[in-house]
Amino acid sequence: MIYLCNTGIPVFDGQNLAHTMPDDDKRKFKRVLLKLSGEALREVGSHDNISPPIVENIAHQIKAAHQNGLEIALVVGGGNFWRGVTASSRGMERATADYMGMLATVMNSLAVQSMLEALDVPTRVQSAIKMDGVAEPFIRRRAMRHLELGRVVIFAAGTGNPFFSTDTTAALRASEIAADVVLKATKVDGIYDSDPKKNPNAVRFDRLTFQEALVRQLKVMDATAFSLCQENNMPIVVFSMNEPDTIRQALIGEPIGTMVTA
Ligand SMILES: Nc1ncnc2c1ncn2[C@@H]1O[C@H](COP(=O)(O)OP(=O)(O)O)[C@@H](O)[C@H]1O
Ligand SMILES: O=c1ccn([C@@H]2O[C@H](COP(=O)(O)OP(=O)(O)O)[C@@H](O)[C@H]2O)c(=O)[nH]1
Repeated sequence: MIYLCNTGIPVFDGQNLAHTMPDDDKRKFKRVLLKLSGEALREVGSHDNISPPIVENIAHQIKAAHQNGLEIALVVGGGNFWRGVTASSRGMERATADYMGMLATVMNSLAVQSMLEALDVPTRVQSAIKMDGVAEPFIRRRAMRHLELGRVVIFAAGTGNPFFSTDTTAALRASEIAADVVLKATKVDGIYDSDPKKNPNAVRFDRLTFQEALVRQLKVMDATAFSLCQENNMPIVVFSMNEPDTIRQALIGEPIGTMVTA
C-alpha cells in the first residue's frame, strides 16, 4: 500500500482498491436517495430539455424497485435547463442565476412525478422554495411519513439556497431522512482517478473512501456533497444511467458503479 507523503492517508490505484476493500456484493438498502442528473432527462442531440420516453424509462425502473418495498426519495438536478455557475460566468449575478437553476429542478421533478403517477406509483413533490399549488413545502417529518407509507418523495428546488448544487441537496436530504445510501446516476459508470471524459487512460475505482475522494479532488461530485456524506457516514454509489437498466440495478443493491464509504 502507498501512503500520501507524511499524511498517513493511503493512496490506492484502482485495482488495488478493489481487492483491499470489503466485498460489496450484497448491498442491501431499505431507504435510498436517488439523485438524477438533469442532463439525463434530455435526449442526446435533441432540442427538447426533457424527453418523455427517457423519463418514462426511468419511471419504469423506479417502479420495479419500488414494487419490492424499497423506500425511494429522489433529487433531480436542473442542468438540462440551466446551471447557475455557467450563467454567472457569462455575466449574470450568481445568486439570481442559482435561483433560476432551482426553478429548473422543479420542472424536472414534476416531469418525473407525472411519469411515475402514470405508472400508478404514488408520489409527493416537496419543494425547498415555497410554491403552493405546485408542490408541498419541504417538511422533513412529513417526507419521512410519505416514505413509510410507500410514496416516492421527490425533493425539488435543491436546498433552497444559492451557491449549492443538487449533489449537495442529495447528501443533505439523504442525511435528514436517514437514508442508507445516496445513489448518484450520472453520465459516467463510476469514479475514476481523473476525469474519464478528458483522460482516456483514467482508471475506474470499484470502491473508494471519502478521504481519498476529497484528497484526490475527484470532480464527479462537489466537495461539499462529499464532505457532508463523510460527516454523516452516508455511503455514495456513482453509476451510469446511460445503460437501460442501471437505475433499477443500483436501487436493488447490485454491485454496479463506484461505492464511496468511510
Ligand atoms: N474523477 C472522476 N471520475 C468520474 N467522473 C469525473 C471525474 N472527474 C470529473 N468527472 C466528470 O464528472 C461528470 C459528472 O459530474 P456532473 O457533470 O456534475 O454530473 P451530474 O450532472 O450528473 O450531476 C462526469 O461526466 C465526468 O466527466
Ligand atoms: O441547492 C441548490 C441546488 C441547485 N442550485 C442551482 O440549480 C442548478 C441546477 O442544479 P445542478 O447543476 O446541481 O443540476 P444537475 O447537474 O444535477 O443536473 C445549479 O447549477 C444551481 O444553479 C442551487 O442554487 N442550490
